[in-house]
Amino acid sequence: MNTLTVSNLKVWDSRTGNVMISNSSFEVKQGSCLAIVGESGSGKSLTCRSIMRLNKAGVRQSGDILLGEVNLSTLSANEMRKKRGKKLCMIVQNGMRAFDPSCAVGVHLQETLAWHFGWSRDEITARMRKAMESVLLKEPAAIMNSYPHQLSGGMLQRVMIALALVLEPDIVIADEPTTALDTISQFEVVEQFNQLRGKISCSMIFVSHDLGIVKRIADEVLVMKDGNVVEHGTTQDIFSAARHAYTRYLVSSKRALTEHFMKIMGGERDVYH
Ligand SMILES: Nc1ncnc2c1ncn2[C@@H]1O[C@H](COP(=O)(O)OP(=O)(O)OP(=O)(O)O)[C@@H](O)[C@H]1O
Repeated sequence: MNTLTVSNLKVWDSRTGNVMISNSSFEVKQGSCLAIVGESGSGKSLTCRSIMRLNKAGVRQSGDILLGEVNLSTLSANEMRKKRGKKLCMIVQNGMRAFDPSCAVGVHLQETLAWHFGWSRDEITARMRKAMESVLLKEPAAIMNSYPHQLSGGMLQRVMIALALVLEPDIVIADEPTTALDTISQFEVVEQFNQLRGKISCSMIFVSHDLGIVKRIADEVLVMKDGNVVEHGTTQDIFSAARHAYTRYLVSSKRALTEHFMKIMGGERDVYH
């Protein structure tokens, strides 16, 4: 069964007529993680924002986006707002952008959870504390009292993962969530994403340009180029028997970089390989 089914997604700029995604169709199976890969500008982020219906002004979309049996494309703005967070949750590259810089992180968490569930302040604090501890964030109370700029990128991503643990959405859409982090934080945050899936049995879309991370986290891979899906297969097939020349190019580039790294570092291996 599919958690998400995207059919004939088209995204264009209504001011210029420029089509950024021409006709994309794919599905995400229940409990499965689909990685979206492709070069810069291939349409990965637009795909994520279109599923969330959070495209910027002037950007239009058409096509069907089924979450279970609900067609998100036909919901009113208000109905869609209720789905965001509770049913589908997005985690972005820069944690600083996800939070309001003018208030403490806890205020944002309180507002979000009170709006979706109507829980009391104490209940939200208790649930968030438990979730934060489970993603190995020490001193949850101090974190909730901190402003976003006082926390590291890795900590902010963990706070988002902790929030997702409490929200228990059907699908988590993570758009390059580890790109702005150092290698050690990347490793730890990817681990937390893997555990999130296990704990709440959600499906996941994970956008990354790092094929090492994709190999560790994804069950299936969607390859995009110039706004088109050029290949979709299991992670194993994509890495060992890609059919499309562009996918083979991506995989061989990664292999060449790894070999180069090993040559210059005298046999040291990157943590992901
Ligand atoms: N708000 C917008 N208005 C007009 N064009 C846009 C807008 N957002 C994105 N685009 C264009 O759509 C194309 C796809 O952009 P998108 O951000 O989805 O790429 P991406 O694959 O996520 O790239 P990256 O890896 O660099 O984040 C690009 O050509 C981009 O310039």
